[in-house]
Amino acid sequence: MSNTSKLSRFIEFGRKIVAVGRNYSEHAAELGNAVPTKPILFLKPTSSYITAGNPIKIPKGCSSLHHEVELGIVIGQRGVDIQENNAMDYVGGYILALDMTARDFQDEAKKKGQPWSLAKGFDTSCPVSGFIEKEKILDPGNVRLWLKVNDAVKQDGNTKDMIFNVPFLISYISGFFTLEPGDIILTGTPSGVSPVVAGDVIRAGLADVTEIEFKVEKK
Ligand SMILES: O=C(O)/C=C/C(=O)CC(=O)C(=O)O
Ligand SMILES: [Mg+2]
Repeated sequence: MSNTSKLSRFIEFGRKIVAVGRNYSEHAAELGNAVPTKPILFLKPTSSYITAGNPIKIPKGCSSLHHEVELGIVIGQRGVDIQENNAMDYVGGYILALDMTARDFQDEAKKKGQPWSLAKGFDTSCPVSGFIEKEKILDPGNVRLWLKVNDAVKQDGNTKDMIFNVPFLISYISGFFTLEPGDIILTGTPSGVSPVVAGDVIRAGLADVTEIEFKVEKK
């Protein structure tokens, strides 16, 4: 089996999801945060993945579930301390993903200085598209990302506005976490995050490469 067809089954590998926070200055500002001087990283469990046809379930006790549309990098080969100048060799492909966030849980955690695991890692918090072959995205540093809730546009950004670009993120992250085939890096969300409620339908797209649709339900 080719490496590409193995990577297309990244969900079955059960590898890491490393997510980057506040990587777009307008998004940092809309939540009242300073622009970071180095990447902010957190992990989402692989049990948070869902694919087309499965609903996003609002976790118990959450009254403010936010959408965050993000470009995901699928790692293609193992790497430690990867240099920025050859970081793109470690990209096996891409996905379009939602970093669903229980914003009220996150706000409470932030106040108490606690981790974001519940806010970001609950079941169904990582809806994903199918695997996108590397060749389909010529420049991950210039690709449009959009998201609609019930046909109203909420997010419409471009990865060129990332504070830390894809090669830098791969290099930085691999200095702390060994990157392995099937790992995902979620590269952060552009501005426009907003709450969704049960019955809403989220649609999102990555340039003209892929679109995803997920319904929101009560747990
Ligand atoms: O600091 C906050 O209030 C929120 C940060 C995030 O949720 C970070 C992200 O996941 C992101 O920027 O994509
Ligand atoms: Mg995010």
